[in-house]
Amino acid sequence: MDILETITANTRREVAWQKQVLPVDALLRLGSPWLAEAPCSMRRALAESETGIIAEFKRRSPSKGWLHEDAKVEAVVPAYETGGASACSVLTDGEFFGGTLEDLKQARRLVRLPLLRKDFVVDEYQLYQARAAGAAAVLLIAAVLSPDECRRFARTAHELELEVLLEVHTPSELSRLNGYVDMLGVNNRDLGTFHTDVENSFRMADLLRREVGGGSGPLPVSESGISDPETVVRLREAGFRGFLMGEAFMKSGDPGRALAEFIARLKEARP
Ligand SMILES: O=C(O)c1ccccc1NCC(=O)[C@H](O)[C@H](O)COP(=O)(O)O
Repeated sequence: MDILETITANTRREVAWQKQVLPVDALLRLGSPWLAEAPCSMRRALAESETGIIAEFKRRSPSKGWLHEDAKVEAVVPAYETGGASACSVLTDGEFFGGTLEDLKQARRLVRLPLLRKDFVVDEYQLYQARAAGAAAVLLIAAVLSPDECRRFARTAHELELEVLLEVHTPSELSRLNGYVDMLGVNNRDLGTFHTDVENSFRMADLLRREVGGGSGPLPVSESGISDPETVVRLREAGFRGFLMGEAFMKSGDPGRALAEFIARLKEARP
């Protein structure tokens, strides 16, 4: 079993248990305050931003271990917002990333930024959880879903007023694209081997232009392994409009300040 299979097997076990404890109708009956209003659009926030940084809240990762074991949402996420992030990604997987759904709920209480529920979605139940916790968007990972699941989950996400970020790593995974995808993420990290190389986004850029075109198609996002503003400038020139960054900020003692400094350098680096 590679790490992705290990993570998704664990997620399936956890979701099966969560569904027993709190079935969807009970989850909805609980009446989350965020169900009453449509979330803001993460796609639009990225499209309209000059910088497009999606700053991630992640305490640990399978590839690097603990990045920031005692990181608190209240110390990091509001600082991401004031530092100029366009959106925030919150890892909600506990076992491998040290996150919780409560982290997402707390982030929603504290900021107006569009929030991405970053997890390993293998069951539509997780979409309901995401919506009730205040997410604006969910991640679907092509490598763990069939084309039919990608379409079905993305359609349900839209019914719940959630946007969809579909993550691919290889050209063949573009077969998972469907009309419900709002943002198309190219992951620079191979989730089987952890090998991370931002050149993967550049290699995929031409293909993306052909597959999704510009304008109203899914918004291109580059994910993982981004650590310097010059790379963001080059990625933007290649057509990307969102840049998902976690480790570069979270390994710092003060992730909010690291993000603010990064954005200041990015503004200086722009042509
Ligand atoms: O980060 C990992 O080690 C990882 C391992 C296996 C599956 C997913 C993983 N990461 C999730 C992510 O997509 C990243 O947290 C995100 O793209 C940010 O990447 P980075 O800037 O390199 O922290």
